Amino acid sequence: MSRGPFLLLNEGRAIENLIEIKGVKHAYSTKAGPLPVLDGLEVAVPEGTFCAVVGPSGCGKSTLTRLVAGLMKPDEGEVWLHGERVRGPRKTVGMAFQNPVLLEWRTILENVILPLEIVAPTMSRAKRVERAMELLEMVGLKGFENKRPSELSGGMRQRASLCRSIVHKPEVLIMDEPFGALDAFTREDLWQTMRELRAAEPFTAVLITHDLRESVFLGDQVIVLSGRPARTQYVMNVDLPADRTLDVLYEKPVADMLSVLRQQIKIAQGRDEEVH
Ligand SMILES: Nc1ncnc2c1ncn2[C@@H]1O[C@H](COP(=O)(O)OP(=O)(O)OP(=O)(O)O)[C@@H](O)[C@H]1O
Repeated sequence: MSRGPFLLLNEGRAIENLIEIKGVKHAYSTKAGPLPVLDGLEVAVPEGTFCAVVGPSGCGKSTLTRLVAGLMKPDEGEVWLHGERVRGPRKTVGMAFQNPVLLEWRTILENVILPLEIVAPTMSRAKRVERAMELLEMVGLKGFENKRPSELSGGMRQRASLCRSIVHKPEVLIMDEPFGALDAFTREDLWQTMRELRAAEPFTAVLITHDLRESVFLGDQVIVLSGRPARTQYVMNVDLPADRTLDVLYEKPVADMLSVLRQQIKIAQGRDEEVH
């Protein structure tokens, strides 16, 4: 595995890892026999940082998210979250997917409140509404709280879904291609919103994506997985200002990073010799 210098933030102070995946191996049982999916996964995500994961199609990226969420156990290796071994599903993980799966029979506000009803049953109704409205305002959905999901555009639904996934202040937010179904302009708007949300209330995140620009714009580190069975092939530390805007995507440092990542994806797809 090629690995850049250890991720250092806060004026050079190393931050504790909130997520650690160590030596994880996993195979799914299929009718045709075991299908090895992960073979040597090493991931370390410092608290408060954003980790983007890219890799060839079908290499095991979604499997990684299920491991962190405690939805499955690996055959070998360890997954740690906040100093505790992950052994089952955890309430403190927020999840967002490509399809926002909002409930049509609830308003946008009631959809956003839903995790609080489960995780914080003793919280008053007024506090729940206050918290949900705070987030809806942050993502530009104030005034739409009483609409039904079908009355909103795809981008607006995904904004509401993001609010719902962080309303209960999860320890970690796991996102599997949340912007994948959106048009290019809406997607870029959402990237910006995601950075604004993080600036307003920092959280630790793991994002699975096929979009290298997205990985660099949103990530503090980008992990490239090899082809299946996946191992951690390359880790890039994204050394860009925290208050970056979309303009940064058109500047040379990002062009250089994208070129390295593209090369790594080719290697992962077996279309190139490994270079260091
Ligand atoms: N429950 C399961 N049982 C058997 N095989 C599975 C199961 N879940 C996933 N797989 C297989 O494991 C491999 C990795 O799946 P996974 O969804 O983790 O990959 P991915 O990198 O997220 O894929 P994509 O990039 O296409 O979204 C795939 O070949 C998939 O078909």
